[in-house]
Amino acid sequence: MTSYLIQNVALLGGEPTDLLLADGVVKEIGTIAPADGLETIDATGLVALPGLVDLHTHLREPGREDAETVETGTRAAAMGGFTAVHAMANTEPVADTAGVVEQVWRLGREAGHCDVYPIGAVTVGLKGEQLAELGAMADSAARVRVFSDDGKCVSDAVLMRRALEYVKAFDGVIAQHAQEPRLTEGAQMNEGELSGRLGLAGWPAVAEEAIIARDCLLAAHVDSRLHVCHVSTAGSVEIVRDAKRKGWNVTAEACPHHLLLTDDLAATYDPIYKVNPPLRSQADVEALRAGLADGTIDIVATDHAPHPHEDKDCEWAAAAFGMLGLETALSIVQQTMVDPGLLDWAGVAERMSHAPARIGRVTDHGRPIEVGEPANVVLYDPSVRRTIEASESASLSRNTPYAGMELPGRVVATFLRGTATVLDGKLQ
Ligand SMILES: NC(=O)N[C@@H](CC(=O)O)C(=O)O
Ligand SMILES: [Zn+2]
Ligand SMILES: [Zn+2]
Repeated sequence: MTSYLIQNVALLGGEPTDLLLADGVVKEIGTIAPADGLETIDATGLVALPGLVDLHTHLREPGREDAETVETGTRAAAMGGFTAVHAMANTEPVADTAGVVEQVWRLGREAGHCDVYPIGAVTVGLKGEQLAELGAMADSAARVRVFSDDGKCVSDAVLMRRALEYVKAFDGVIAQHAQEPRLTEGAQMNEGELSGRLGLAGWPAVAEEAIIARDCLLAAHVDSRLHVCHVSTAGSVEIVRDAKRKGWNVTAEACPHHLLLTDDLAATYDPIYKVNPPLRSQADVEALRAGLADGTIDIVATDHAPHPHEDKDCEWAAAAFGMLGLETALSIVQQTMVDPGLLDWAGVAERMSHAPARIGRVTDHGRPIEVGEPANVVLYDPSVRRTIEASESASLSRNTPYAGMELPGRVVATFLRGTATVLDGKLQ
């Protein structure tokens, strides 16, 4: 196993120092002399962060291997600086049994680009009718702690209550896709003046906020853990802020695209901008950024949602919801949060590594870069700018809304337990 001497790196953006990664762990931090047998990396100008952890990735395997596989999705993750991803349950078959979650977990181990933590479905077949085998998934080799019907909302209040009660037994969490189904029938984009003008059915903020408010109350009532997926509105941020103020066990995520893009892009009628929940207004974007800065929103999660071109290259109403996110997440967080001074690099490490690992109850990722800790590290160059090319993605799909855009920063290297999964910006 190669040992790496990383010289002159800004640990969490601090003063330059050297890092020695050997035997899978951080061996030494400080001024370290080069030695035989050490692979030396000049990291002048680079920032070292703990390997990123995504709490919300769609890997599409099993069932939609034409969109993504565990192999290709974890390649994209490594390229984005991630050392662990949580794989959403809306596969075919749905990850609602110990058998399916163990299969995904095993595929992740075989791929080896980053660790894969399967998310279990809350209800059988994501149908919202009957609880899935949550306990069996928790006890399986995959040790599932996060449960979600993502793509669908657990809209039945009684089922949601039971799920919240059930996961307490193994310290699990319910990650809710907050979308009141009756209020969003046929919904295509953010409800507002523009949706009326474009003739696209509106997805109102209240459909998200009503479910989040209900679920916060339910989580408090049964004293369980709720995580809110892809918060997209200013009102949702307010509700989560209020729940936290009351001391309730509620965490929330924001996605890079909701931190950067707004609903006026729908005027292009290009379904590359079609996503669930939809892109919202500039005021919502500002509220999400403020919420992420003050800790109301705990984490950034990508909601990486690959789709093959036939599901995206069609008219808006017929197109699938979702966009790629793994390879561009850190750049967008730099652009929207770090460069404007809303977050420093330690804040980014908290929201993209430490906190997502804590929420997912993952113990060997999201740890501080300290001597003796697993060498899960990303080296990032915030000083370069790059133009995004869809064709260069490691994902099997091409549905990035950032194609042609210039974004700051580049992942130079990713280390998973001391092994480089990315080096010089290239997959290993
Ligand atoms: N976000 C999306 O627009 N799509 C996701 C489902 C989801 O996250 O709700 C997908 O699975 O494609
Ligand atoms: Zn969702
Ligand atoms: Zn999702």
